[in-house]
Amino acid sequence: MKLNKSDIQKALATISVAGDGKNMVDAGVVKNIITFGDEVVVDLLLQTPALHIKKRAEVDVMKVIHEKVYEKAKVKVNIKVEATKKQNPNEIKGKPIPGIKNIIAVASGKGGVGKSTITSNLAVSLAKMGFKVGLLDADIYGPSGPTMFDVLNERPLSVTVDGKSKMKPIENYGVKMLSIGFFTKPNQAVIWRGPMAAKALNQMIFDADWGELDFLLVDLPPGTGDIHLSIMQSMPITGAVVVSTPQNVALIDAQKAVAMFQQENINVPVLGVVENMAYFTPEELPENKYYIFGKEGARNLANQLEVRFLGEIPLVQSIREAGDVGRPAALQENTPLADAFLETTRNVVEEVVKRNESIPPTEAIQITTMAGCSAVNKKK
Ligand SMILES: Nc1ncnc2c1ncn2[C@@H]1O[C@H](COP(=O)(O)OP(=O)(O)OP(=O)(O)O)[C@@H](O)[C@H]1O
Repeated sequence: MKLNKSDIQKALATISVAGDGKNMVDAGVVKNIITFGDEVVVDLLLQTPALHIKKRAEVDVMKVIHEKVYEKAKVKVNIKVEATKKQNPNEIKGKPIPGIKNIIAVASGKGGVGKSTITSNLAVSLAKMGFKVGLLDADIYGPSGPTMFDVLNERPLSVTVDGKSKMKPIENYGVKMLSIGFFTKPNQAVIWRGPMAAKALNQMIFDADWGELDFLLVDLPPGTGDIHLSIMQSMPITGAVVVSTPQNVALIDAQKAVAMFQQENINVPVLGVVENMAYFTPEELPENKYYIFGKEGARNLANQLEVRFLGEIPLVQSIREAGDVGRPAALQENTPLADAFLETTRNVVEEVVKRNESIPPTEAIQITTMAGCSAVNKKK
């Protein structure tokens, strides 16, 4: 079967574009159509980077070609985004940080759902993939980074860089870390106001010798308050990951966290949702799954909010033990748990790449491809 370009064009002209009442062809969305035998490649140019709009356009194109032209046509849809300034809400705030390509904030809404555990495992998984990684433990209420990386007794040294005195992050498992916990005593209750916390964190970012980083993960405090606003308004955050358990009380707060990032004056793109403690699996019966906190709650929330579901991490005793002894579980080799963290991390990287492709590059956003990352390529 040889496909005809004008038949394809006629079929695409039956797809209407939201907003101005025009069809896809007249609205100039269809930029090019190429046919070879039973294959067709359609290039689209959209005005919005929203993932669900791109997906819908792709599905619509495939559907009309299969329904109106040839049901076995092999259709490939290439989508480019040319966002106008007004339609592109993904603006970057704060000063770009020289050498730091992507800053990922990890938030949860509710406390105790495993945000720090997920952050530390994302960090070591990224390092295992070959990326240069930093972790800023900004959880001023309960900084657990030093415990999770077994560096509780270390203190950052002062080094001189270009004539300026800077803090040198502590490094373990290929991850450079600074934590508010290095500067407070374990038994000391520190009461922070938003601007104070933001100032301390700013120093840990701008007055630290991070060197070159592909990713700086920021473990935010739980909640959605004044402190979060201060932190986010002073940092050029590339995107946010929201962690939740499948339980209703956690989901309500996770939804608030997503809403906080998407709020007009914050506008931090949400990369997606991670479901932690998705089910309990006894180590001796790895096939058995018990949905202690409910089933697929965070997955459903991600679908409902039209953000990516980044992955599910089971409730496993060894994750807790690994956190307590300061050796994140993702450091294991070829275990189902390490694979679950790797898969989730790969999805985060994919979302960062997509996000960076759909908005104009800035100093703070430069990773545009996963090429060169063997662990990512291997799994693709
Ligand atoms: N998937 C898991 N399986 C088993 N234990 C887990 C899992 N995730 C987290 N934990 C344990 O649950 C406890 C809380 O986790 P964590 O400190 O990461 O939560 P958090 O959301 O960062 O808490 P906070 O509200 O203090 O910031 C820790 O003891 C941790 O080891």
